[in-house]
Amino acid sequence: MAVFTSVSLQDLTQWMPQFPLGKATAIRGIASGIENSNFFIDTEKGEYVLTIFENLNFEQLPFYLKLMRHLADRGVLVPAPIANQNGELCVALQGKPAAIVSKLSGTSQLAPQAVHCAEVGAMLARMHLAAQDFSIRQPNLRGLTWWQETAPKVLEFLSDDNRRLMHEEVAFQTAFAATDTYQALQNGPVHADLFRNNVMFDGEKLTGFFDFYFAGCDTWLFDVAVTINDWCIDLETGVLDMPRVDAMLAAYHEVRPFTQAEQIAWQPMLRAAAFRFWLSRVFDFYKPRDAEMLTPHDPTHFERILRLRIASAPTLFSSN
Ligand SMILES: Nc1ncnc2c1ncn2[C@@H]1O[C@H](COP(=O)(O)OP(=O)(O)O)[C@@H](O)[C@H]1O
Ligand SMILES: N[C@@H](CCOP(=O)(O)O)C(=O)O
Repeated sequence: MAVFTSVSLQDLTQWMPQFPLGKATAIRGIASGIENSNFFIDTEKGEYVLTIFENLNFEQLPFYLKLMRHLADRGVLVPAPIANQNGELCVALQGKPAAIVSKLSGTSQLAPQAVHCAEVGAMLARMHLAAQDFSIRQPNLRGLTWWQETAPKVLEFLSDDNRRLMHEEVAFQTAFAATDTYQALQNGPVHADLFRNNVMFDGEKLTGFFDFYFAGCDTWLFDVAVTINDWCIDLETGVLDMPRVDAMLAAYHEVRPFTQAEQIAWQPMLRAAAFRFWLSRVFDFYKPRDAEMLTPHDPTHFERILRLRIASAPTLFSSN
């Protein structure tokens, strides 16, 4: 169940006239989300997705919604938020912030092959380039500062071994962030949570990235590492599947060539991307927030991936 706030067709009918979508004719709750209340709505102009935000507020939402609008306007495949007659992308419904976005066709590809990874890699590079001139800056709220603040809050729940791992990784990432190599990495708005369940496919054709509510400004390479660590692994073991890794990286590189600094930073970024989700999963597991994380994700999955990436990482690209 993931409809925390209910909306009837009558509620919707009264709310819709401010949008250029004609009459609403049907509304169906979407069961699979964990953070917001999502609905498919039928309108005279077609099918859309209505989201009622359960945690984000009116001050926080413009970054995400305007970023999606900015990307959609530049041909990146993402849901396009629909403005009301006052040009607002976010309007109160049932006393909470709400938005209507275009509906992506297809379904999530949960068993991706190299062909899917190549599609994701190319679109990710297009997204990074298209977001370069987005004017609102918001840091990745699940970045280094959050790690430094959050790790001490969960240490008490960990085994001695994992406590040491968490301490050492925060120290390693803090030191790495101060290096010239890190400072040379290209930075801008990133998705930061581009897992398999946040991308739609029609067969082998990518139809869009969605769920931008962890987006923020960070290094592009961190975004690539987050994506590789989910799309290009054996889910049981966390081991990288090299044909999928190569397909994603080559497709990305063709659109936006990787730099020498990114080559050097690749292993630290794969570690950072694993650590970010290990920490958030540990935090959500032991300190669940209200109305969220109904089924907490397994933290050991990313602990395993972090240990693997510390032990070894492939090169990012060969220079020939
Ligand atoms: N723009 C969209 N187009 C098509 N389906 C969508 C769209 N946005 C969300 N969905 C569907 O709703 C589900 C839940 O959305 P998600 O953003 O993951 O919710 P939450 O933020 O609550 O976790 C997705 O798995 C997807 O099936
Ligand atoms: N991808 C994260 C959790 C974020 O949840 P989402 O369903 O909104 O993407 C994880 O796997 O820990």
